[in-house]
Amino acid sequence: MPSLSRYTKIIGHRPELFAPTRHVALRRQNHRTQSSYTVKHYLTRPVPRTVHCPDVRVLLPSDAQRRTIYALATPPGKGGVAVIRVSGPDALGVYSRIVRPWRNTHSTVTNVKLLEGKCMSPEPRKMVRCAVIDPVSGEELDDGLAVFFRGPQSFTTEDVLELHMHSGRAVVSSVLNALARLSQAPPGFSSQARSAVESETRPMMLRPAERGEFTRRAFQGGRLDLTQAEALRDLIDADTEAQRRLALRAARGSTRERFEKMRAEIIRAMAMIEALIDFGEGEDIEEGVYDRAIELVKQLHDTISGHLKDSRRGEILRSGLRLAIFGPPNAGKSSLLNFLAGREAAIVTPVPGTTRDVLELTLDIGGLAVVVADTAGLRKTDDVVERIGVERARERVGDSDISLCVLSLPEVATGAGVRLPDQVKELVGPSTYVLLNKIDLSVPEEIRAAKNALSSCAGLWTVSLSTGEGLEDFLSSFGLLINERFAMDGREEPLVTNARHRTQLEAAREFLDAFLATEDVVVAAEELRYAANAVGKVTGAIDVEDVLDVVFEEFCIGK
Ligand SMILES: Nc1nc2c(ncn2[C@@H]2O[C@H](COP(=O)(O)OP(=O)(O)OP(=O)(O)O)[C@@H](O)[C@H]2O)c(=O)[nH]1
Ligand SMILES: [Mg+2]
Repeated sequence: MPSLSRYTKIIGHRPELFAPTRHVALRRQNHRTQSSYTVKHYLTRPVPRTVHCPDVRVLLPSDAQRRTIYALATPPGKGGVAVIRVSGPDALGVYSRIVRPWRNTHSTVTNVKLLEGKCMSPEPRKMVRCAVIDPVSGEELDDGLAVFFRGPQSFTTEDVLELHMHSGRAVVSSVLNALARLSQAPPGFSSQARSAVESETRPMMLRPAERGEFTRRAFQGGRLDLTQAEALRDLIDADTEAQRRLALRAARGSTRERFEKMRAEIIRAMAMIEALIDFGEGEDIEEGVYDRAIELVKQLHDTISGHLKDSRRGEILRSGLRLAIFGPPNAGKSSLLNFLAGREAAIVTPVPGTTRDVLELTLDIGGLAVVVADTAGLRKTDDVVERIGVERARERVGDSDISLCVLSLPEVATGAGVRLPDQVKELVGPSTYVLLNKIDLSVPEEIRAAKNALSSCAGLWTVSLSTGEGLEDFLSSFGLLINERFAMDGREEPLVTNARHRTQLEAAREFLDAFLATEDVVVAAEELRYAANAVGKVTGAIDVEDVLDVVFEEFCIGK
């Protein structure tokens, strides 16, 4: 049984650390007299559902936060449709100032003064055909569609207006200029004026949106947690099926639920320890509470360790599997990269030592994003530049998730087996895949003997990058192998999909380690509080201001 002796000492020295513990002390005062109050009350208390970013919701927003924002939400350039998004308290005002009903007959009308005064009052979520006009001159800028979302039933949880226009540079810039003009006071406007007409023309609190600001507002409004915001960004960036599936599930909240469950469990263990501090075992509390908390924390520790050990599967699925192609010079490494890329991405010549630097391409192999690196041929050399290339090649093999060794069969075949150059041999291990190339220059006996000699490798293929022999088989079975190892078909989806999640989970595990190591019940409660905070930072449930900029700066403007 850990001692309670240091409790008063510690709290006396560092009261700021123990705000919740002081809260426990208050509870103690309140409940001391109720003998029936046991740890069950703590454990059966509903664990509060996570409120996202409570600080932001409690604080009054500053002017900069409150302003209505606008941006082009689709890629700039010529196209069918461009969507301009407006979000904030003035979105409805913008609607009434620049959206007018569209009339079939006004195709020849360039100045829609005709429509003046006939501003529309929008039915939320109903898309309407409209004309967009310049708020000062009344000139029609384009015709298209408009849809208004009344907050909080919108993506950002604020009032949102979407204008679907023709996507041309002039159209988009004229509408964006019109929006900019809404924030300027018209000539002769008096800030004292109170008449209906003047309030119609009052300047609005309108400004262009920053990167990811719409999503940031959705987060601040509680519509999304941070894992969902990150997943939306990943969905936009997804190039492969595996990336799309992973991002879509996270965007729907599956990652959030799993982290929240983990945090709720830590809080449950913390409640047991706090109850112990409050009452002391053997007084008002049933026996074995501390042991139960330890058991719970051990389980959590195992769960977190399991997620952290997951061979970086989530990060690999999200940002691509790192594959290094290595081998002796002239083996056909760059020819392989070009085959995988389907184009002449790397220089190929018969001169050994052609590739000097690491050349990287992201490719879709078997539905997985694979960052393929072609490297310099490994050999001893006096050439300074080539030596640096060889060093980089070695480092790249060490940094990669998987490596593929390309060998020229005629070069390595000995008749009875293979002989690998020392520089290559030291990088070939049981997890290395091997591609025996140039079989067009070898006899079948040589091929058979080489295959036998290398049969213990993770995967072995014999091909000719010149004639194409064996390449189809290599591509399909290599795709299958990496899918089996890294994709999520039929397996639990990986929880840790980026470095931010990993850092916080590692921190949480360290606090759980510290909990399991301490003899002091007060320190134990604190360690659990820190662990819960670390997990809470992943979803943004607590104290996230410091991470918001990092998360949202990777977004594009308009998202
Ligand atoms: N006959 C034959 N020649 C091949 C084959 N694959 C590649 N080559 C030739 O081998 C030479 C070297 O190919 P590369 O792809 O540049 O080899 P590498 O491993 O990148 O060489 P370094 O960059 O020097 O390390 C080129 O002339 C290729 O055309 C093959 O399957 N059969
Ligand atoms: Mg090369």
